[in-house]
Amino acid sequence: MSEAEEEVRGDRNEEEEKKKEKRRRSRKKEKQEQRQVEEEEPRSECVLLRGIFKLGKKSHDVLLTRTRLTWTPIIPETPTGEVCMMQPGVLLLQDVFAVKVKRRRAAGQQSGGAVLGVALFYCRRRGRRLEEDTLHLHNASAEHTHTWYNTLSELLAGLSTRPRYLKVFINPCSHKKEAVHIYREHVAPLFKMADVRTDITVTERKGHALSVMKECKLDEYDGVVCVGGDGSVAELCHALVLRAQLDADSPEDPVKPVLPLGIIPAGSTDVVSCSVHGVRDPVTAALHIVLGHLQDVDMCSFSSHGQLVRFGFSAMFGFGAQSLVQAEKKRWMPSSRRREYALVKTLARLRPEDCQLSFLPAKKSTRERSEHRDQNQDQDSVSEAEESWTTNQGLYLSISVMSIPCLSSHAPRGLAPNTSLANGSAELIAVGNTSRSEFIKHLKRYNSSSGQFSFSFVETHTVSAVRIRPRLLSAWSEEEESEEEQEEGDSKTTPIIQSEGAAFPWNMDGELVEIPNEVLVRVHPRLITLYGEEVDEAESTVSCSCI
Ligand SMILES: Nc1ncnc2c1ncn2[C@@H]1O[C@H](COP(=O)(O)OP(=O)(O)OP(=O)(O)O)[C@@H](O)[C@H]1O
Repeated sequence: MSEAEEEVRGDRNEEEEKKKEKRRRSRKKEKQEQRQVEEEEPRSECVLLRGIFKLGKKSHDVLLTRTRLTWTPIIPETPTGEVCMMQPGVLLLQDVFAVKVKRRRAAGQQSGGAVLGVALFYCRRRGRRLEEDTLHLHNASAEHTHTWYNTLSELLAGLSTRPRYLKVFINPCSHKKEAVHIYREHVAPLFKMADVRTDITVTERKGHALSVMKECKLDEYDGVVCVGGDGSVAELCHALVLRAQLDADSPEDPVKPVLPLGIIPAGSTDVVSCSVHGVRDPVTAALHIVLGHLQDVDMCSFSSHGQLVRFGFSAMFGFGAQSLVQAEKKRWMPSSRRREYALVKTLARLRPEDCQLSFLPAKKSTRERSEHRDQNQDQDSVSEAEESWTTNQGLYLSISVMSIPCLSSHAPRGLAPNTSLANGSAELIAVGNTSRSEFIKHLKRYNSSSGQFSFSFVETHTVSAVRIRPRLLSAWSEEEESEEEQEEGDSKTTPIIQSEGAAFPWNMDGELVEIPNEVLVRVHPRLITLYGEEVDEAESTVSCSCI
């Protein structure tokens, strides 16, 4: 077997191991959650209310405990003595986001009306999607209905992670300029139903959300919501951490924000939303918010020579940044065409960057260590040993560092499938110099199932810090400038960091950032809390046909 083949096989094994580990962890989490529900059941099993309601046309015996509502059909005896089997039903209160009294009202009647019973609005899972549904419990007794309504309302109010008042930012310019419409159509009705109050800011410019977040009184809110694309999400995540730092008077170290962030996807790719919801769906996102599903998420700080550039989830250097430069020049194009144009153009001009790449391998987290302890003591003591920086110098086509899997409909398993939302580390993917055709093969595999890292020119590492020191800055910028002069002059590119001299482009969470010097990426475990949950794979709805 050749050295290259051995290397590929080694990479494959490592990748398989990481996948197995991820699946094992997710199974363990599911089991733990199941056990938790089962353990909680006996404590809360005592029946708070019992009554008769009609569900559909049939009478049911309905029981309410602290955690669930169960109903069993009441079957009248038949003259023949035949027993008719009917299924009982159960609804967990953790899935219910609103309860209302149902009344009969004439058209145009605003209040009053005869009581019909209670309606429970709950969330149903269809794959990764969350959908709204209603359970109608009919009983015409006003007293009976109000007793049930009051008890159910009290139980729902006791679910502590659910927000009551949210600060909402809407970027009206995101993607197809549909964010306001998406919010009004799909999100506001759910918030209203769940009695969640909102304070809305429709942003007027880049940086508007950041300046509001720096000034506003945050303690009255239970969470912040962003309606927009990845750029808006990145701005708000950055703003939340900066604000927490300011409040804690901690200029050096990042501080975990108290408020969670909810993301209503309204962009073209929405990788952060996809990574915590598994789908790009405003209803799923809104239901995660009203039900208070909280997920801690690792973040990175990106800095250059001790100067913070921003906090975020992903940074790409080389191909990922160069294609964003191309895409930003054609902002007027529909997003799928723009993405394909940028890919093709960047591939046509494919060139490696000469740089020094250093990384600090991630230590195993305490949790992982305790999981492994029984299995392999020796391996454990090795992983506890002090880790140190590894440095390589060479030509790279692309370098990416991602603290979340970056799922999207284009890459359902994610751009960084070997990391997870809260494992305390990031995935470094460094693609060395190779031919265009080999590089295209590597890219294509993101769209299919796997194997994108099974190439001798691709290396992946689980890291806690990365330093990228580009070389030959002047050569790159001169070449780029002459190319710029040939462009049609339709660029709307406005990098958020502008330097007087030449600089390298970076793609940081889908935003173009120019940095003249080295960049240091540091992972900050569980720095932010998002509304959502860990998902393995995103729904795939599109495929790229251009490569
Ligand atoms: N009113 C506004 N006008 C122009 N830019 C805005 C406005 N409000 C916010 N922004 C900025 O627009 C940038 C891009 O926003 P966003 O990511 O939501 O849209 P997008 O780029 O169209 O989406 P995607 O990144 O998914 O293609 C963000 O940096 C945000 O700060």
